[in-house]
Amino acid sequence: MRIAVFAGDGIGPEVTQQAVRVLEALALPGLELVEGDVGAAAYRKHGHPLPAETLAIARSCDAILFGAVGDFDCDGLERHLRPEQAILGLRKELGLFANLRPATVFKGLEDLTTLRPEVAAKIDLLIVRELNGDVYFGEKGVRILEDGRRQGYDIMSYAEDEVRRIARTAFTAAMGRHKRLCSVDKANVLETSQLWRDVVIEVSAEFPEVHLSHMYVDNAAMQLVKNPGQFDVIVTGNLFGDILSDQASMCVGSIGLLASASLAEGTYGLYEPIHGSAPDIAGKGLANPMATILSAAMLLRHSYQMEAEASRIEAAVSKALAQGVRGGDLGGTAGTREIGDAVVAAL
Ligand SMILES: NC(=O)c1ccc[n+]([C@@H]2O[C@H](COP(=O)([O-])OP(=O)(O)OC[C@H]3O[C@@H](n4cnc5c(N)ncnc54)[C@H](O)[C@@H]3O)[C@@H](O)[C@H]2O)c1
Ligand SMILES: CC(C)[C@H](C(=O)O)[C@@H](O)C(=O)O
Ligand SMILES: [Mg+2]
Repeated sequence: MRIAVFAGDGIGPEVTQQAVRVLEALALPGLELVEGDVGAAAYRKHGHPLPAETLAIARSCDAILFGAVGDFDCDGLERHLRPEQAILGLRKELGLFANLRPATVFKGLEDLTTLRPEVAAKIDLLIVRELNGDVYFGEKGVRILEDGRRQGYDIMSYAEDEVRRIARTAFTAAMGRHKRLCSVDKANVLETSQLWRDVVIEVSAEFPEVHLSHMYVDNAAMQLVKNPGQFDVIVTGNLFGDILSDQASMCVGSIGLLASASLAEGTYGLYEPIHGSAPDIAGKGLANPMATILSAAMLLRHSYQMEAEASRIEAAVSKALAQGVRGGDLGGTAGTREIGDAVVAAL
């Protein structure tokens, strides 16, 4: 088992350290962890947020455990040197096109949500976010118009094969769950979304057992708060998925709880919390490491088919929460290390 550990910036190293402790506590056979630099930390050391050495480490491993990147001091750098390019570059270079972001309420812990507990109680959804296309990777820039005004632009596009492969991932996920798939788009305005919708409908013929529905993204944002229990699997593009997953995290309780898997074809994957480097609390030992710990569980499940070990980690997180071990993000007082201790003890 050879796993790359890219901790990154801000709270990245703090939360990753706790996830590593949990992995080590499982005494996994032949576990080898290989650290690499990413983000602002890598830029300062190597002059690039995703150095060639780091990419080589990623390629030499079976999976990546990723913390977070981002540093407001680097916001003035040319875009290709900004810390976020590390995660965008890894996703693109490694063909990590399918981002799974599950959001499930912890049984008995419905009080964690910012929704009414009876509304949140039914949340058990999976957001399948396309990760290699959309406005994220289109042509972009700032140009000068003829009349001298500056104009920023980012081209949104999806090719049909890109939609087809993420649709297949989502339909397959739905087959393993409650067989309901909601495709979220903005087809009433965007041509990119109309093609997205047409292709998702084409792919649905391959999965006759799955009930497919469509929803505009603005409505989806509203429905996630009104009645999140209606969703089983949501499939959507890169930008809409980014936004809706942060929103879903608060329906469950906190952004410090939501894990993710970014998968290529096969078993290779990158696993990271959905949150960022949280500069406002970095270095203070206040960050909730549970999202990263749960990402390590997803790593064992998807890249190593270690279902028992993955479930063991998830149960330990639930147990720690049920014991009242809660970070500041959940209104508690437990620090990063203390939460890690509690999860390790609950394994
Ligand atoms: N995948 C990634 O590496 C990733 C993801 C999102 C944002 N970012 C980057 O992170 C930086 C900060 O962005 P932001 O502030 O918009 O988003 P953020 O997710 O870092 O933080 C948003 C808010 O949530 C809180 N928060 C986040 N994670 C937490 C945790 N584990 N425990 C407790 N509280 C937590 C933060 O304190 C902050 O108040 C930016 O540079 C951004 O580009 C990186
Ligand atoms: C940091 C940023 C590039 C990233 C994204 O937009 O995908 C983040 O918000 C995420 O959710 O992983
Ligand atoms: Mg995001």
